[in-house]
Amino acid sequence: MPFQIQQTEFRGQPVVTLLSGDGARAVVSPFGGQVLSWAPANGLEQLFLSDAAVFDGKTPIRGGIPVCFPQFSKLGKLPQHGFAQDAVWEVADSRGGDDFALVTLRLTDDERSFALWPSSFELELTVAIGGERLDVELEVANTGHAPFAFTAALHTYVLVSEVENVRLEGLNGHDYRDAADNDTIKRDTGDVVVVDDELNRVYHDVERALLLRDGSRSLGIHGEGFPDVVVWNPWETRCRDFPDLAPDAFRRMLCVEAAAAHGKILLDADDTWCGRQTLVKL
Ligand SMILES: O=P(O)(O)OC[C@H]1O[C@H](O)[C@H](O)[C@@H](O)[C@@H]1O
Repeated sequence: MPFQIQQTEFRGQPVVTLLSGDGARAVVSPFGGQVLSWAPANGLEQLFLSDAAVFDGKTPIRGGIPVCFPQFSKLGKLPQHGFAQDAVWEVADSRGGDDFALVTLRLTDDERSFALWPSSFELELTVAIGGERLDVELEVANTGHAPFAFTAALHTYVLVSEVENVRLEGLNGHDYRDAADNDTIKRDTGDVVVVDDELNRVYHDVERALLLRDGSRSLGIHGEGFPDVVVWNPWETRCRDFPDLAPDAFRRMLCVEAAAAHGKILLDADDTWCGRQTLVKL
């Protein structure tokens, strides 16, 4: 089967669809620079996208892999998660072959970003699929004359069959900031992370690959460049606060995010930083 890359529409908005020669599929939205869908070769959808997500080209899209930049969450004065998730990125490159397909999106500073954050930058987000694997890489270039600092995340919404049955392995022994408990710093001492309440944790300095088990399905999740991992589920209690999530949507999602959130990344003029998250269907 030849690879296919098409610019088309999804829920009325422009998207790029990727199909690799070996049958992996993804949908990527220039609005937000956001992966909306990914299915490995011969496999099922792996990302949660809310049925109630708003596709108006203005509102951040609930689900897939939003990009948080230059601020993660409320860690600063910018709007929550910064301005990349509701900016329109340009399609800079796309390529494919027998066993891969990729697209690179680009976002540069403009009047709107400058008003919020007076720095010159260029972001490149490369989404590559093939076989059982998805790689999402965020490159940040400082194109200005002064250093800048940022926090960031690839805010991945993993689709799960029932969140209470999910087991997330690999975080044992790590410290985390518990944003669901007054930002208290705690140490994870359990063998696995289980979701049976609101969870909002920033795990510090995670080098290991994680394993998400959901019944017979397993997903490997690995970050490079991003030092931290955020695990988020709003549970029933907070799910009601989100107009773009159905009341029971928390059962079908678990965010496992590659993040730089514990400390800021400092980037000198003319320097480049790169972070990546890889998902592998096992
Ligand atoms: O509603 P959003 O702005 O997309 O944020 C959704 C969530 O993102 C992160 O995971 C944060 O840790 C949470 O505190 C936040 O609620």
